[in-house]
Amino acid sequence: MSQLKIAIAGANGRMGRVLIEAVAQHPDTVLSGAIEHAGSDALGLDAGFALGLKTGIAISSDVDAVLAASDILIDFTRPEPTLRHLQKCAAAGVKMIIGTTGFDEAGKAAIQAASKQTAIVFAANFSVGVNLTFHILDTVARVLNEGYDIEIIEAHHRHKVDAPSGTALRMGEVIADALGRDLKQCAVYGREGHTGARDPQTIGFATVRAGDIVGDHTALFATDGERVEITHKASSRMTFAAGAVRAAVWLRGHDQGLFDMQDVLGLKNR
Ligand SMILES: NC(=O)C1=CN([C@@H]2O[C@H](COP(=O)(O)OP(=O)(O)OC[C@H]3O[C@@H](n4cnc5c(N)ncnc54)[C@H](OP(=O)(O)O)[C@@H]3O)[C@@H](O)[C@H]2O)C=CC1
Ligand SMILES: O=C(O)C1=N[C@H](C(=O)O)C[C@H](O)C1
Repeated sequence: MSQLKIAIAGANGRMGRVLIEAVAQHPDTVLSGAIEHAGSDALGLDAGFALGLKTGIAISSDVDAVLAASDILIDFTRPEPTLRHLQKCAAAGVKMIIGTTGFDEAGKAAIQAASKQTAIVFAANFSVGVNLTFHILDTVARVLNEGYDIEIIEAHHRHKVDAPSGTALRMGEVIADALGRDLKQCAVYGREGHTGARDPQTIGFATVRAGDIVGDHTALFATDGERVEITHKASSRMTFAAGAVRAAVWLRGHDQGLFDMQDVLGLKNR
């Protein structure tokens, strides 16, 4: 089988650089393009420049040309560019791995709609460990379904622009679904001042932004006399990048449809 031609959007970003390394390391994939915005200082540089790698691919803002040479686009940027790339990928039949977080409901609906034209894996977190954590949380929430206060605590580096993290929100959705609650109705995002006593039906979120923390997530279930804490800590962005490349290779078997990392790992219905 020929190598899968993968382009990276946000090629000079924290994730973009590691994704370029992950594509170079995988035996079944080859870098076919590297996209940055038209104002980026990195335009024209070799996509491997930050890694000391020579890929032979120059960073470009010509999205159409990059897509014409690619089977799949891996996009870890911001919601607005990702949604622009999504429309182009859907029109060109280029598959997509979307790792960007912070979409609003309209953005998520656009991703769902585009998946009728092309195949997409969309996940707030591509690490195997976090996806196993989602799976475990479903079981934990079903067992601790009464009398436990549920809080989700996340910590990330000082540059992160969205809060709570996509992973924290997904943890909240998994727990709310398991308990038959609607996260939109029961989420509490931070507390200040005279808050009153805790409403037992709520799921609380707390956010830390500091230093170079790659990504820590804890789901806390607390009652009188005990508490259960399920924690995942990422110490390298390669865990996300390797997962995204694994998802791209997995997507070879699909021409349309919207999938997540649970599909890729075979964790659904287990
Ligand atoms: N799903 C997952 O597993 C993970 C998801 N993420 C998510 O990935 C996203 C990116 O994170 P991170 O790499 O830390 O962020 P960065 O800010 O480091 O990277 C984003 C990159 O995208 C570039 N960019 C901005 N606009 C465009 C555009 N129009 N076209 C192409 N590139 C563009 C930025 O350029 P410039 O800096 O010049 O603006 C930057 O190089 C975030 O949403 C984050 O939450 C992160 C880690 C794991
Ligand atoms: O911005 C980040 O860095 C990360 N973002 C993702 C999220 O919002 O959940 C995943 C990971 O935690 C790192």
